[in-house]
Amino acid sequence: MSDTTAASKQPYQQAGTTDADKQFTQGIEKRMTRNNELHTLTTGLTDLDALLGGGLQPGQLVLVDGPPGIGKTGLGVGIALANAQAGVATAYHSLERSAAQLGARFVASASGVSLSQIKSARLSDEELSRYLAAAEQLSPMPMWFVDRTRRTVAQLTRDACKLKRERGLSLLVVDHLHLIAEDGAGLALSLEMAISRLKRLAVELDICIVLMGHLHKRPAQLDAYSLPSLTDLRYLSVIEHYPDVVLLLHRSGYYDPTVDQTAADIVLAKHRMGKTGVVLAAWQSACARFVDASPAHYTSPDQRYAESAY
Ligand SMILES: Nc1ncnc2c1ncn2[C@@H]1O[C@H](COP(=O)(O)OP(=O)(O)OP(=O)(O)O)[C@@H](O)[C@H]1O
Repeated sequence: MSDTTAASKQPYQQAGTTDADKQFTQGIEKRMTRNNELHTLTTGLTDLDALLGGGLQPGQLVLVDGPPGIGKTGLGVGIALANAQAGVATAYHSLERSAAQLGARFVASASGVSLSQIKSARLSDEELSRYLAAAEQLSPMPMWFVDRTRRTVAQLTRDACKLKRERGLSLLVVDHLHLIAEDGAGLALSLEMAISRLKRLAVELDICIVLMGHLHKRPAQLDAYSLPSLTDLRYLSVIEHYPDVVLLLHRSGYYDPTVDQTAADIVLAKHRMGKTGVVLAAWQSACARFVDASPAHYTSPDQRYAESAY
């Protein structure tokens, strides 16, 4: 039966025929590459991309959570950089840093030159040439820094729509959630509204939005060897519904100065389209970036997972 007038009056529809189904199928088709593989956006980390089934996808809202100074910006900069290097139109919206401060983070991340040396302008000849090469590489990339004075989701939305229309935006990093202001709402409601609106924006523009936050209520008894879990975020009901991917950052060295400061765990705590789990990464504090873990990280005692559900 193909009487659409009658069908539209029905409270139910044949599966596969709703507008949402068609949009979903068209979305998948648009994302297939010539080799019939799903087009994905890299996180810049090999193991994390593998656990994500290839990487992040357009239409997804990705929440990156962790305490102050754990490396959320480091991961966000790494994701933005890896995609812009691959020609993906990327915008980085930092609500706390100026374009110059952000530029220094990008150059440090791209070059591996230490942030404090960049700040003090005390670089060896070799570091200077790495720094200049990275800075030169950055300028032609399809990457835009968004003005930090734009603080509401409505402003973010207008900027993202303009970048989508004019530059074909595919990836937006928003750093960070707590600095988004929603007039007339308390903190929890403001966070919930921002998360739900950003998810809608990701779907409507068919872009991936990576959102940094510090929502975790870490129980006091947890220590350097206990991995964070989604349970500690569940006080915000939107976490169940809106983010497609939740990444929780953990570094034992953040809590305990006597342990390996380079070992990092990235917990893929929620993944609507697939598996969850934990990947190891290496944290390079001098340039504040995550890179793929080295073999030594895999062979170190695995006590980090002792109390974990993953
Ligand atoms: N400009 C800088 N100079 C030197 N070290 C820095 C600089 N920026 C960051 N770091 C180092 O990198 C670490 C991680 O910083 P990052 O900004 O990535 O963390 P974050 O989780 O985003 O923090 P926040 O929630 O406070 O924004 C910091 O603890 C600090 O040690």
